[in-house]
Amino acid sequence: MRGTRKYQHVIETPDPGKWELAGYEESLPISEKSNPITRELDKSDPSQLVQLLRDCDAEIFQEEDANLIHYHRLYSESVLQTMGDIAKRVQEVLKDPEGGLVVLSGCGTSGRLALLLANSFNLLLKGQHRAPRYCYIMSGGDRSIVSAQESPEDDPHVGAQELEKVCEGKKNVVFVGISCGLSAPFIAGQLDLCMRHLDVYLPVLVGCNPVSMARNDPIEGWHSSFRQVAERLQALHESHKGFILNPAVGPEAVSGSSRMKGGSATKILLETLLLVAHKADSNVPVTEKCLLEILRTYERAHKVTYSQSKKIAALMKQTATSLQKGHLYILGWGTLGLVGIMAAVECGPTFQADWRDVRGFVTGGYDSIENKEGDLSSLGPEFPISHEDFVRNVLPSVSETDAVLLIFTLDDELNQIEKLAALVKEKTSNIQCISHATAGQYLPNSLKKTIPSIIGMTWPILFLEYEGTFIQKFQRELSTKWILDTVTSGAYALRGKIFRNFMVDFKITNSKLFHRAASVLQRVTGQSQQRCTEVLLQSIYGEQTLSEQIRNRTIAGHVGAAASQDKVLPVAIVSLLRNCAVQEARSRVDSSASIRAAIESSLNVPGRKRGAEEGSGSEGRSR
Ligand SMILES: C[C@](O)(c1cnc(-c2ccc(S(=O)(=O)c3ccc(N)nc3)s2)c(Cl)c1)C(F)(F)F
Ligand SMILES: O=P(O)(O)OC[C@@H](O)[C@@H](O)[C@H](O)[C@@H](O)CO
Repeated sequence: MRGTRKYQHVIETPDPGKWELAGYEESLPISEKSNPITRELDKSDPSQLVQLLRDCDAEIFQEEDANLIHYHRLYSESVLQTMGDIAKRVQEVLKDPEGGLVVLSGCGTSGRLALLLANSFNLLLKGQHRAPRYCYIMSGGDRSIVSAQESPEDDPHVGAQELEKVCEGKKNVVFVGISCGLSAPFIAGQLDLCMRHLDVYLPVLVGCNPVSMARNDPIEGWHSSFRQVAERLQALHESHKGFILNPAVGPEAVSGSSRMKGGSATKILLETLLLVAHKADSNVPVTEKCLLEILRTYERAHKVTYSQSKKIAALMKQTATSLQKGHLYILGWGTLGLVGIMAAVECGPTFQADWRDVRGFVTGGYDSIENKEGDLSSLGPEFPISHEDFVRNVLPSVSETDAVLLIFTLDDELNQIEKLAALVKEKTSNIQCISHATAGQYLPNSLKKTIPSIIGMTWPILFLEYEGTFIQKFQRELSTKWILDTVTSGAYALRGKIFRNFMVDFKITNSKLFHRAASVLQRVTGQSQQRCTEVLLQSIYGEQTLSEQIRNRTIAGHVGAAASQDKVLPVAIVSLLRNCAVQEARSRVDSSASIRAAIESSLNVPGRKRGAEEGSGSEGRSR
């Protein structure tokens, strides 16, 4: 197809049976690879799903394996060294009487984590009676906290403008751009700005791919690819004028879903180095031992969290049932409420969930998340996020088909929790909770009676002075994130939204998702990249014959057309597998029990060319 050159983002489709041999997977960015552990994610039952997701999360802490293709990992010497170097520069900003600034920026999940981290460390400073020194930027603005805005990530100009706005008049800024895939144009624009003003900015890139796998397709309307920006930054590393903190953590359990391991690794990396910067601030030198001590507490958190695997599987099963006809409401106390909101919001772009399907609420609403733009409740029906909003607007219509999950610690107002639990129980018996206790704290019997199923985590007391309380807070947040990522991803897998370990039903709302859709098509159908792109466009435009005008549109143009369509990828998969028109494919998808069922039934169509990648399909359980 003419003009397909612009789609040359990844290699051609290997010949049948050659996917593994051709090194196809090796050439893919780690953040986009399919994880062998979850190859049969879509055939797993709840307890198997928890084990698979647990093992994928454990890869975050895996040491560098010298005799394999090795990329540096979380505990690698080079990563620890870079964390220490950045911590020292943050410490200088904290000491700067002129008022230095640490800016954390990201898109999607990475932006929400920027907000969470900025709040955490401003709170730490407040506890020391010091002025706030952290601020965050998220693509799409604060509305992205509650309503996923995936397209703003494609604009490098807006990224740079937002950074200039936040840093007006500042002379000493550590800028931390978070892009797990080393791929967001919004972040590339910000890093480029920093590198043009190194007298003011220290640019730091945080992600989970080696620079050699940074995204390299052209950023439309801009002068560089993300990889070119990353390579310029890499050149500054030696002179400590810029840093790249990018340990490999292994592919995501659900291919490309960087909210999961990418988000968890981001939180671990930045909380560890910023905590050490603050300790150094009180004259404790930055040492590798200090970094390791804190990193090990996150590894322990993985153990404590997944010791509850049986109950996590039960919560996943209940969630999948509730999502058939009802909703899941997540009510969290303190920052665990923000973690709940993040998990709820991410179901939209990941599984094309409706905003009503999974919703998060937090005690105190916008006051407690201290976002820049204040109370957003008036922006739309999905924006009210306080417990009062839940009781007033949602609870009256809660029924037995809905599930409610409370998330709190034993330092929260237990009588308030009990009261809310009692109100919920009048509407549905499907109420569960995740509770976090410190060794020696116990749930009151009255609460245990009110809430039958409790996932109770008990955390060892940490004797790390002041920041010890922050490590407790960080562990509980990460533990809650792991459980929610596992429960939501598992529930949607059980509902047939995942095929093998690929998301197969996401809205194509930015250029990365366009490339992901094209890649999933290649992988599932074994057809050529050219053929896959052709059918993807037919599905986006709903036409079998594509005009020259359509063919020559930019990817941004195709994304614009796709944003208003649903099921574009499933329809393209069925059309390719059955070699039928997209209209016929759409009616088949619409009449199937699930997306996965529509794909499975198309795999066995007689006389079709098969790639080695495709299972015979017969062993698959139909869902
Ligand atoms: C794993 C898989 O092969 C696959 C999925 N997604 C992709 C991609 C998704 C998004 C891209 S991309 O936006 O071009 C990109 C994104 C990040 C990055 N570092 N480099 C490139 S490639 C690829 Cl290359 C393979 C499969 F099977 F899903 F198709
Ligand atoms: O951090 P990255 O790789 O730049 O990705 C930024 C966003 O695309 C990403 O967070 C997306 O919103 C999530 O749905 C991924 O699971």
